[in-house]
Amino acid sequence: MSQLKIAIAGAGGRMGRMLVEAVQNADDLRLSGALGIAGSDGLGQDAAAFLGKPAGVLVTADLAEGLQGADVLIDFTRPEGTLQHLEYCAAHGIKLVIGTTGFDDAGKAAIKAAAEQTAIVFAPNMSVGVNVTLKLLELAAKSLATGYDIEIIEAHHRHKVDAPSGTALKMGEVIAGALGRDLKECAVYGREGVTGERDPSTIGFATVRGGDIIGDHTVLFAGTGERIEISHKSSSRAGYAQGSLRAARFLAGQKTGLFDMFDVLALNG
Ligand SMILES: NC(=O)C1=CN([C@@H]2O[C@H](COP(=O)(O)OP(=O)(O)OC[C@H]3O[C@@H](n4cnc5c(N)ncnc54)[C@H](OP(=O)(O)O)[C@@H]3O)[C@@H](O)[C@H]2O)C=CC1
Ligand SMILES: O=C(O)C1=N[C@H](C(=O)O)C[C@H](O)C1
Repeated sequence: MSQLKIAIAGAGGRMGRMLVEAVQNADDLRLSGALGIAGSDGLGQDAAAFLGKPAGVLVTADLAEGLQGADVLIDFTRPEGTLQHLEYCAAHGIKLVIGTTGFDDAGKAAIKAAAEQTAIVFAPNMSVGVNVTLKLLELAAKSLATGYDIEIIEAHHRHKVDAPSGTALKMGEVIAGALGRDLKECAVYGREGVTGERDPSTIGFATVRGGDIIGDHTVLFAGTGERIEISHKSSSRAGYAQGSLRAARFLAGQKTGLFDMFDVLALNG
């Protein structure tokens, strides 16, 4: 069996390490490279040293070295890092799974443009459960279109640098789309002081940061005399890693194009 060659960016990060472990445990995949940045812990060391079972791949900050021979780069870093990797991958026909969140509109446009040169899966949450939750939210929003106030509450660990989470924003986009609204026009990101009564056309966001919470998302549909809560809670990062591997395998059959986890999991339609 020929193995799909996977490079991992941010190899020493929380997700990077999960991904190194997941690739090492997958018979159909081979770790071909590992990227870090100058000053990263573990630069120059074996990417799988933390597992006590070396992979024979050293973490490097040199893109040409880290991406040598790779079929797919899996990138969970920061927007500025992902955009550098994207440019290199597009120029060299390396496919990309992008899990990084926190992109601005220009960053998202750069990803869309690069997908004309290579195949990309870009999704703020790779877990099966979250993507099924997105489908449930679409249905709930359509059924509760009037008389229900919509609030999205997310909680993550103390190290997370972007807010609201990419997943919360995606939930907002899905709900706004189902209601025929534009999230840019109806989102309210936090409240303070004398805010006035709630505008029923808005979608509110609330962010909690603390400890080692891996990722909790709840959407509240608050009506009169009842409320509905749709929640997803992650208790491990393994689901994000396994979803990323499914995305990499999906890309093996694509030449160019921008895809998301609905495409990978056949949840469209
Ligand atoms: N789509 C999904 O399913 C999920 C998405 N995420 C997203 O993935 C991203 C990473 O999360 P997490 O692993 O927790 O974060 P970490 O901070 O643990 O890891 C980030 C990694 O990227 C490296 N890095 C930082 N800046 C750059 C840069 N400019 N260029 C290249 N590499 C860089 C870091 O190096 P160093 O250690 O030296 O700082 C580190 O190795 C976040 O955007 C997060 O929201 C997270 C989980 C699931
Ligand atoms: O930073 C994280 O940890 C996570 N980030 C993603 C996001 O911003 O939605 C996905 C997941 O919630 C974990």
